Amino acid sequence: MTQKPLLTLDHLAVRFPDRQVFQDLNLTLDHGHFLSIVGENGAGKTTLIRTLLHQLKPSAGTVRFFPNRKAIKIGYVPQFRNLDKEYPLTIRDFISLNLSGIRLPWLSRKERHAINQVIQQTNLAAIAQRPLGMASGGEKQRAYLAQALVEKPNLLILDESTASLDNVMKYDLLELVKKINREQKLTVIFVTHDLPLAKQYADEFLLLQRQGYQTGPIANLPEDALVSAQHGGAAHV
Ligand SMILES: Nc1ncnc2c1ncn2[C@@H]1O[C@H](COP(=O)(O)OP(=O)(O)OP(=O)(O)O)[C@@H](O)[C@H]1O
Repeated sequence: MTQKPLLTLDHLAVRFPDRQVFQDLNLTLDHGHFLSIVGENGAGKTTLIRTLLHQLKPSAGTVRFFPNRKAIKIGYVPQFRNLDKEYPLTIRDFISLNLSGIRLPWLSRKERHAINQVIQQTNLAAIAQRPLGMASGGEKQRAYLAQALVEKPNLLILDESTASLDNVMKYDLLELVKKINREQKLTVIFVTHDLPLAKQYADEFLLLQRQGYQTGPIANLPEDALVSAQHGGAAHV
């Protein structure tokens, strides 16, 4: 028996009063795959992610998770959060925010274990007691990643999470994500403008364009994806 995919988009469309962002978007994302969503500014990447997170209602078509949306836990890592240097929570406490108070006002032994595990996994053990506000950009991104991972998601969404990082830090972060993707078969969606990064780490791509989209194995992502002439309709390359 073949396994169902993690999610499918079927003839998906989102429109705002003054703009059709995308339409007739079809995509299948299998468990354990690493999908990169690329596209120029305004192409609709954030809109698509917000639709997956059920923050936006499609104007047509469907987003289907299997077996159902409730069964799929999504971990979300944003590009940045407005944290100033005075932000008082330690990295460890920040990671635990996603767990504390869910069942009890204090952390259970199992939850503490999950936090310790994720701190190790994201190489934050040495600085876990440091205030998050004092952490470097790369450390902050690892803390956001750890916070997203601590609930053991089935799907991890990285929304331009490398955009504010220098070259070394962004490859470090993606190495870590790829390792987790491989070892735990965690499905990943990585939204980025960085084509070399997408090419190095993703299995497949979705290129959103002003009119239409392209999708396929990452090796087929056009080199000039973000500067190419806009095509109409869907193309599977
Ligand atoms: N809530 C909204 N109401 C009206 N228009 C919106 C809304 N959100 C986004 N848009 C418009 O939809 C289009 C797609 O925006 P979106 O933010 O999804 O693009 P993006 O690919 O994520 O861009 P970027 O790379 O700049 O982040 C843009 O023209 C944007 O102005």
